Amino acid sequence: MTMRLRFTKMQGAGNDFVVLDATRAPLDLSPAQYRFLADRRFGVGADQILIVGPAPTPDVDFGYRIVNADGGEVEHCGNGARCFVRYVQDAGLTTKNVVRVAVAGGVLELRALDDGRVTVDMGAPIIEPAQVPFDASGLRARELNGGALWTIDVADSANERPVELAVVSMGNPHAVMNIAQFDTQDVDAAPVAELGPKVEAHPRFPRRVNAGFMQIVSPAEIRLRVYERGVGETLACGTGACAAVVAGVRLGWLRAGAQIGVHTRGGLLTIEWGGGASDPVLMTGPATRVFEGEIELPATI
Ligand SMILES: N[C@@H](CCC[C@H](N)C(=O)O)C(=O)O
Repeated sequence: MTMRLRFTKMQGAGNDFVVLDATRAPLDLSPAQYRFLADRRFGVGADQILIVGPAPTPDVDFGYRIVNADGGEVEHCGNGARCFVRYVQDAGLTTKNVVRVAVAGGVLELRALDDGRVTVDMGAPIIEPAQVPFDASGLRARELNGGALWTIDVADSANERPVELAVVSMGNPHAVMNIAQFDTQDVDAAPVAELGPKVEAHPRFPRRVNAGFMQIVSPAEIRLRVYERGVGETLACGTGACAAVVAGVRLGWLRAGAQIGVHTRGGLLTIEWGGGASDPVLMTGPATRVFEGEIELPATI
């Protein structure tokens, strides 16, 4: 037995999404059905599935849920947030240019710009390790310009190797590594495939983690690759870009208040953070509809 499902395929800086409309009728698919949709051979193909729904409370315009390609529901998605606002505009679900939306990780305010890009107010970052969550018990941080770097042991083929990282939550958990520690100045040469899955599943991160590899180019420019929790390496990660800028500013590598250019393999994101504990992180980037379609989805998997 199959069910027919309409969808819209979107991408933001190459991070791609299947967007589903649940504003008129509830849609509750199983993790296996989400995995099927995300599958690049048997389904549509996507890093995440976005499920757009009605406003859960009067102070927002919509709610939307985010499911990773592995079928697990998560709190936040920066590139997805930008695609969400383009989707509700293109589908005629709103005429507003500033939209408030509830996600599992909080409330976001999104502004659609005239040039086609979208700015998202991602709210203030969380840097308290236990709230990321990161288990820092028995570890001592290396303090740098007021920021903290933690060293964890990551299992290599035969040995354990120390990896130094900053921990940040943008509503979802991130570990940010400066690639200079891997004896390279080029993010293309960073050990993302080898270390990404090990950091993602490291026992010190009880909810697993998105693992970011950052190359500092200048105080206002970085290059970034992210091995995403529940997906693998993606062409861009919006919350990962925000977390990298927060970590870079706190550690004195990047300039507070500047428009930081974050070059990902899928395009450019611009991130701004004032550096204060309650300052919101602002992210600006592209959001594009790729195509619309209908898929026969197995009804019971
Ligand atoms: N691609 C996203 C992040 C999606 C969720 C992430 N994989 C997680 O598990 O937290 C982004 O653009 O932020």
